[in-house]
Amino acid sequence: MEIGESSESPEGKKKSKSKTPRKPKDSVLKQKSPAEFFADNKNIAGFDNPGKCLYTTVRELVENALDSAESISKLPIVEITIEEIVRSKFNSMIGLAEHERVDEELYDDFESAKAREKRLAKEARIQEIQAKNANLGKKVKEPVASKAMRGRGETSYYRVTCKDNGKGMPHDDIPNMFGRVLSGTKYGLKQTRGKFGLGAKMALIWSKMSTGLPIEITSSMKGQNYTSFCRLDIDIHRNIPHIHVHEKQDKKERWHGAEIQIVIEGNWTTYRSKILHYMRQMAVITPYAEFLFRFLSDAPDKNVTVKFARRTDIMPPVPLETKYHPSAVDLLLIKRLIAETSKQNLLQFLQHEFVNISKSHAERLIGEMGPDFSHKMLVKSLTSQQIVRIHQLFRQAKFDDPSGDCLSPAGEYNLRLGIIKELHPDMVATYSGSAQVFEGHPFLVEAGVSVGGKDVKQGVNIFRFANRIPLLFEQGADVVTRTALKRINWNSYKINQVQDKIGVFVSIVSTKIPFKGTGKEYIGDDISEIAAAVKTSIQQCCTQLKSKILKRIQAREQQERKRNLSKYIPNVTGAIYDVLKEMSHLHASKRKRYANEDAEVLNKVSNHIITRETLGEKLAQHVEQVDYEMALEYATQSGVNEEPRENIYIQTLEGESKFVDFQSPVFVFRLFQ
Ligand SMILES: Nc1ncnc2c1ncn2[C@@H]1O[C@H](COP(=O)(O)OP(=O)(O)OP(=O)(O)O)[C@@H](O)[C@H]1O
Repeated sequence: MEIGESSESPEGKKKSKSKTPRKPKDSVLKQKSPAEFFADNKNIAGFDNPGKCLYTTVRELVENALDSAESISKLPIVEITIEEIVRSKFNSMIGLAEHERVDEELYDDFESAKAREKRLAKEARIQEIQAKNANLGKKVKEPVASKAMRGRGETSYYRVTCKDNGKGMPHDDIPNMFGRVLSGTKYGLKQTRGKFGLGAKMALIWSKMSTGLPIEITSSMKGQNYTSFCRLDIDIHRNIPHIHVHEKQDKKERWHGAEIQIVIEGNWTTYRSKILHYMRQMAVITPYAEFLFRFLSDAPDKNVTVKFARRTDIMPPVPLETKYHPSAVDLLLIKRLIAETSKQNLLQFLQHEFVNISKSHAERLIGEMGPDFSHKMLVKSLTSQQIVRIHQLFRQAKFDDPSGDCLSPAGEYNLRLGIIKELHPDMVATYSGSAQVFEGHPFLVEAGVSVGGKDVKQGVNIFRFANRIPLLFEQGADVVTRTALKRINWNSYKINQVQDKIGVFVSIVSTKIPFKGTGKEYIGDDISEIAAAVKTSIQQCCTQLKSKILKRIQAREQQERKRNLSKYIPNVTGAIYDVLKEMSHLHASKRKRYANEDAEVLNKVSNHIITRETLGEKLAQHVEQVDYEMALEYATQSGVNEEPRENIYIQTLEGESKFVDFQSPVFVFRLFQ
């Protein structure tokens, strides 16, 4: 009997008393490999359910492809294909004979005849209500799929292929890159999309969990006269690659890059829009890349082909590898840097392994460390206590902030291009902040805010990017969402947070993006430096927008005034003319005499020189003139003239005239010889 079980029963209790107590099964010490850990907790890496797994797999492969092409300054071309494999096709692919269902009631999607009848009646009722609502112009809700509709065949199998024109991979490194969790080439201090050395392996773990099929990698590097091919899966317990094939093949085309292929379970129906949304936003923030996205299935009407063409040839500068900032290191890291350094003495070590420590600064720091330290002492001979002293000094001393030179922001131009493409707004403003620092890591925030546009929902629509990755999940907890919704006083910028269609785009780049979790879904709101920079960037955009909005409001008010005045012209003309006509009769019949100018006007009325029409025209002219003068006054006050500009050509100063005049509605500028 199991000890764990025995303790449940009184009998067991008795027995356990008479024997040496054994540990309950739960507390037996075990170890887990990183691969096992992530297989057990795949949700923390963004692999929550089959649909999300499909989304995250696409994402991981696309981001690796972009990192790879950009690392060699190549304009990226990325082809992603998702091929649906229905269950029967999948079974024949793996050599599993098709089984007809024998006992229907065993299945989750089983529906008795009675239940079916009830469901159909309910669906018919819903359809009827919806048709009525549609006729009344009311909003029609999407029907919720019933269990029977959802059931069979919803999750399916997908072959995901991603091909790029990047750097490719060294032949011998491929197995570890794809078959050993927590191995990668992006751990250094550099702005990259990838960071954890996990994404591709998670896709493989999911494929192992859901289809049992290996991953296939084809790669070729520049200058290699062969193509590497590797088919492998992962030994989860030992966290090592399990290689099926690893060979060099003849190179058939002049291509460098990688092509990754994996077969996983997924759910296209529920994640279709997320995947397409992701691709679209990736195209927005990466306008210098070309993406070809295809979804292929046996049902041609489900197929999708979208090409996101390259819109600019200018790539942001390649991010540079940088060194640690002294304020960003901990004891462990200092020890690692000491173990890895090629520098001999402490002075060289401080000067060369960190940013913002010059030689003279290093000398002063060593002086401050105490009598046990000297410039020439061997860095590898430092004791643990001495390392603690260095660490303490790094914590207390003042260092210049790291510069943002190693970062590669998307750029205001790209952001603006993206916003215009995505939202077609009425107005847009962008802002790019200067580099700032958190925990010794430089970061930079760029923002764009737009108002209006087609197909934009009312309220605040948020678009988030981190190291040029679009973030689509966990929006509520993100620093950008919280800042935009809670810390911006939209009213003070003449923007209505509820009724206006507002677009907020924020892109953050850093050598370390403080994602919450390895799924890279959101940046928390707890880093005050980042939160403050996000707020400032959005506010800067809003300030730009405010002046545009005010101008529009004034222009609209002016037009309104003009329209109001013009509206009354016929009535006013009629009334004045009737009075004048009455007066002219009195004047003509000499019942009442008018003199001078009055008599002149009344004579003109009698002689039809002043008529209802001429009066109307004069009034209209006057309104026009007042409007023009007010516009001029406004333009002079605001100092901005948005009238279409005209080219002015300067005449040669020959002959009689010794000057030339530039005429404008508000000034004349005379240029003398
Ligand atoms: N398409 C590719 N081209 C070149 N190298 C690649 C490609 N895909 C993956 N790699 C290499 O494999 C390594 C592991 O990739 P993986 O997706 O597991 O992690 P990562 O990209 O480093 O980090 P993250 O888990 O944050 O995405 C990468 O660091 C990279 O060196």
